[in-house]
Amino acid sequence: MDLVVEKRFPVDAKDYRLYEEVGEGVSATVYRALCIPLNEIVAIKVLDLEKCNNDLDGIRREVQTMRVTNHPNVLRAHCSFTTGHCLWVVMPYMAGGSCLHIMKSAYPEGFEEPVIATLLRETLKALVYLHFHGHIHRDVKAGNILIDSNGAIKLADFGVSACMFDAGDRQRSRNTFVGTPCWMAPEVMQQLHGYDFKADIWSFGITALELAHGHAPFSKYPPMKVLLMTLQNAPPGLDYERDKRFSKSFKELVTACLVKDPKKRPTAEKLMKHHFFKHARSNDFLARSIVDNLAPLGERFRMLKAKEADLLVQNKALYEDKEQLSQQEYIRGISAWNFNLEDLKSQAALIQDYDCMSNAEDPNSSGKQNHADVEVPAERLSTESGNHSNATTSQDDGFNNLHDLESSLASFPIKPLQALKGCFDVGEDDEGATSPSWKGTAHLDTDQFLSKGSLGAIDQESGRNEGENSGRSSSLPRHVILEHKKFLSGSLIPDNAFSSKKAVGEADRDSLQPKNQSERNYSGPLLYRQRRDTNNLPSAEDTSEGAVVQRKGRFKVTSAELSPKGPINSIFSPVSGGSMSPTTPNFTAASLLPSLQFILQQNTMQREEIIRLIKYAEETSGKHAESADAGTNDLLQVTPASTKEKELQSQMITLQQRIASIAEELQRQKIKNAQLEKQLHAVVGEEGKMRKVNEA
Ligand SMILES: Nc1ncnc2c1ncn2[C@@H]1O[C@H](COP(=O)(O)OP(=O)(O)OP(=O)(O)O)[C@@H](O)[C@H]1O
Repeated sequence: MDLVVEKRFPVDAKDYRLYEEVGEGVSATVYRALCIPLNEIVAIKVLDLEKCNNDLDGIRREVQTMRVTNHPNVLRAHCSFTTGHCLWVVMPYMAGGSCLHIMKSAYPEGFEEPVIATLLRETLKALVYLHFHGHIHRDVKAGNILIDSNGAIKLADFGVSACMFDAGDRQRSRNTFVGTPCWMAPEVMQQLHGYDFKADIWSFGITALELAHGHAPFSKYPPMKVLLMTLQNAPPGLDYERDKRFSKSFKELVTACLVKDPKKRPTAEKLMKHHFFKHARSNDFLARSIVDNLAPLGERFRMLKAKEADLLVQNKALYEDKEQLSQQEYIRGISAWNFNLEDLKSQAALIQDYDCMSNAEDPNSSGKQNHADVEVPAERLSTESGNHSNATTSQDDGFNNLHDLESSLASFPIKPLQALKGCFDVGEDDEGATSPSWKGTAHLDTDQFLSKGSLGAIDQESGRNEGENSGRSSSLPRHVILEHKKFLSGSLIPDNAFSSKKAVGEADRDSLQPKNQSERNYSGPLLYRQRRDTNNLPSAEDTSEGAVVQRKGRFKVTSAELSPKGPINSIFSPVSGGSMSPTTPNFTAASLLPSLQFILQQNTMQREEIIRLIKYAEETSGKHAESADAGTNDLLQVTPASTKEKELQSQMITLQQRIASIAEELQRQKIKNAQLEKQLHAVVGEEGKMRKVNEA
């Protein structure tokens, strides 16, 4: 009988010799290394636990997943251990690196179809396996598809992105929303009805486009814009004209994956049978076509880094250009974009400026994709017809024109930004209340961490910990993520979506939150990005003088286009607590009228807000009661009921206070409105009299 003896990789750093750096992610650096006792080349992912902004649970989960999976297309860790304050994850060395790196160094325009078909088929095998075992990968993209010198493909990286889908508590404890927006399914962005393994199918479709073009759709845009584009536009796809070189079956595959309604996307298993995969070839073919003539991975990685550094120098003057930053991060393959709440708010306020700035054509403009040759499922045409007008008007930059943006902002809480509340719904006050797991363990020595987080046990016995993890891990009860996150985070909507802080400029933000800056600890480029962002957004003066010209309810909208200068600003000053002076020298009835109309409109919007808040408060209390009654609710399995109840109560109180203050404000507005109307009548009367006198 043949016994397959599994190699035992040592769990001591001195048994390894680190060579050159071959990869860098948001949370880790990856080295080629030698396992001395086994005389085997490996890759070691080194995570500095002290610097790492991930919570330790997330890391633990990644390691666990990597240890327990067992499939030729899924990257499996040999072992992991801590050394000093670092966690080392030892894995097979994938000499080709990631598909993204290969494209960046040798195939900037993307791969040929047979290569794509082979890469996708192998990746899909990994997804079939993961989904079958109840895992959702959540970060499928070319940067996580690794290839070895024999052309074997492995899907990697179970780390950072998993954090964001975890139990509500942990997500709420951070002021960031972590993920990779270009690949992110709309339902994941919205988080309205939960999401499931179909989110991976969307990312798979985006990855297909990435492999075909050398970059993902919308990759040049900043995260906020990507989110809006994904939600507003029709799904991206292969274009009839531009993508002539690709077969109809490829186009169909992409179209099938990129359906906004996750229910209508095929499962990984079903997709596996797609006739497109008839174009797929062997691993050997992959090795010959895309790996064999490449420079060694370390060298390529160095060149890529140098290129990035050059870009930074060349574009120094454009540091503030977030598109540039996105592009740079994209080039590096960074996946864990930092969706900092304040950044997003600022971006939302500045989004028109982006639009004016960027007329660059997006080749993936969604409007193009429904060309005759691309078979669009009927349901897609109908369910997404609403998007199509947007998409077609925005072919140039793949985004809606100013008017569309305007209307999005006008209905701020109702349109896409509302849909993005899942991203925003992380209370600022939660920031201090850092995740218990992180706060509690960040400064423990790593042994303590290990004993708490069971990593040590994972080193020894790979499978045993799966059960331990099941309550909180990304390893889900088959294919389902419950909606509790929506519930948990939703309660913060008013804070984030309705707060006048929405209008806080970057400079204000800095002065408001000096401590936040220091608390943030994003490794490498993200930290850098934070700093640059902070430096480069407009000053408070920029936004208060001229730029911030219109308020939507309690929001400011920054656009010179939107509001006539003069009276509106003076009229609005009371809204922000200033004094209203209807007796200004230039005061005329004609100048007052638009302002009054605006106030009326504003009142209406505020009324709507209040109604929505009340509804929301009712819903929250309803769910609260339900949760308490249910007892066995999954939400409550994750955290003790009492904590949840307290949280909900405090959220309710916040909501009530907010409602009260909005109601007060509404009342104030009404009174002012009445006064203004009176004054208007008086002025009109005066003018009439004057005219008569003059005529006489
Ligand atoms: N086993 C491996 N062999 C060769 N290269 C690897 C290996 N694992 C990772 N890499 C390279 O290192 C890069 C970063 O690794 P990884 O994605 O695991 O880090 P991360 O911090 O989780 O990154 P991110 O979340 O930004 O994708 C990968 O994109 C890949 O190019």
